[in-house]
Amino acid sequence: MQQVSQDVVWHQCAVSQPERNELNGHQSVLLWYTGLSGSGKSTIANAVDRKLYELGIHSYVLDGDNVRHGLNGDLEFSDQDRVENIRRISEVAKLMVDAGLVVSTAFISPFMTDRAQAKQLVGETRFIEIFIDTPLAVCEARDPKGLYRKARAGEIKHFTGIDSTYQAPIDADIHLATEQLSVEQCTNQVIQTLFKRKIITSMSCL
Ligand SMILES: Nc1ncnc2c1ncn2[C@@H]1O[C@H](COP(=O)(O)OS(=O)(=O)O)[C@@H](OP(=O)(O)O)[C@H]1O
Ligand SMILES: Nc1ncnc2c1ncn2[C@@H]1O[C@H](COP(=O)(O)OP(=O)(O)O)[C@@H](O)[C@H]1O
Repeated sequence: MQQVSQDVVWHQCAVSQPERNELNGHQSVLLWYTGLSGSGKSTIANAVDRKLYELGIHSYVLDGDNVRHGLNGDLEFSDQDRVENIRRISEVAKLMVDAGLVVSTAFISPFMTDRAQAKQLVGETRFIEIFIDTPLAVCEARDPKGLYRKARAGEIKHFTGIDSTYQAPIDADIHLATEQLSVEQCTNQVIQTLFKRKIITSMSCL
C-alpha cells in the first residue's frame, strides 16, 4: 500500500510496549491462525483465548466473520480484496500487540506473502504462525456453515479450496493436524508453545 499523504509525521508514544508488557506481567504476541474454512481456526483460537483468560492474560481474538461485518465490510473474496483484508487486519493486530495484548487472528489468510508481511510488520519475535492443517475433504464434511454445499452448487464464487487458492505454510511455528488431534490437544500445544517461548509464565490452566 502506497501512503498517499506526505504531510504526516510519526508521533512517539509516551508509554512503550515493554512498559505495557511489564505492567501486564506477560509479553504481547500475535498468534496468526491460518487454514481453510471449517478447518478449526475459530474453535481453537477461542479455546486458547479462554485458557489465557483463566491465566489472567490480556488477550483478544480477531475473527474473519466478525471483522468482515464491520471494519472490512466493504471487502469481498476476490484475491485483491483478500490481500486488503489481511493488510488491514495485520495493521490492527500490530496496534493491539503494541497495546500489550496476546492477539489471535483467525482468518483463512490464503497467501504466503500476506502472512509474511504480517510477520514483518509485527516483528519476528512477536509472531507465531499456527497452521490449522485440515484436509479440504474433512472441512467439507464438517461444513459448519453450509458454505461448501453452496459453493459446490455454484451459489458462492471464489470459495477457498474450490475455486480460490490456498497456499499452505511450509514452516509454520505450530502445525495442528485436526484430523488426528482433539480441540483440547490442539489448545494445549499452543499454550505449551507460549510457555516455552516465555510469553506466559504459568500453564496452570492445563
Ligand atoms: N468465497 C469465500 N471463500 C472463503 N470464505 C468465505 C467465502 N465467502 C464467505 N466466506 C466466509 O468468510 C470467512 C473467511 O473470511 P476471511 O476474512 O478469513 O478470508 S480471507 O482471509 O480474506 O481469505 C469464512 O469463515 P471461516 O469459515 O471462519 O474461515 C467463511 O465463513
Ligand atoms: N480437532 C479439532 N479442532 C478444531 N475444530 C474441530 C476439531 N475437530 C472437530 N472440529 C469442528 O470443526 C469445526 C471447525 O469450525 P470453525 O472453528 O468455525 O473453523 P474455521 O474458523 O476454520 O472456519 C467446528 O464445528 C469444530 O467443532
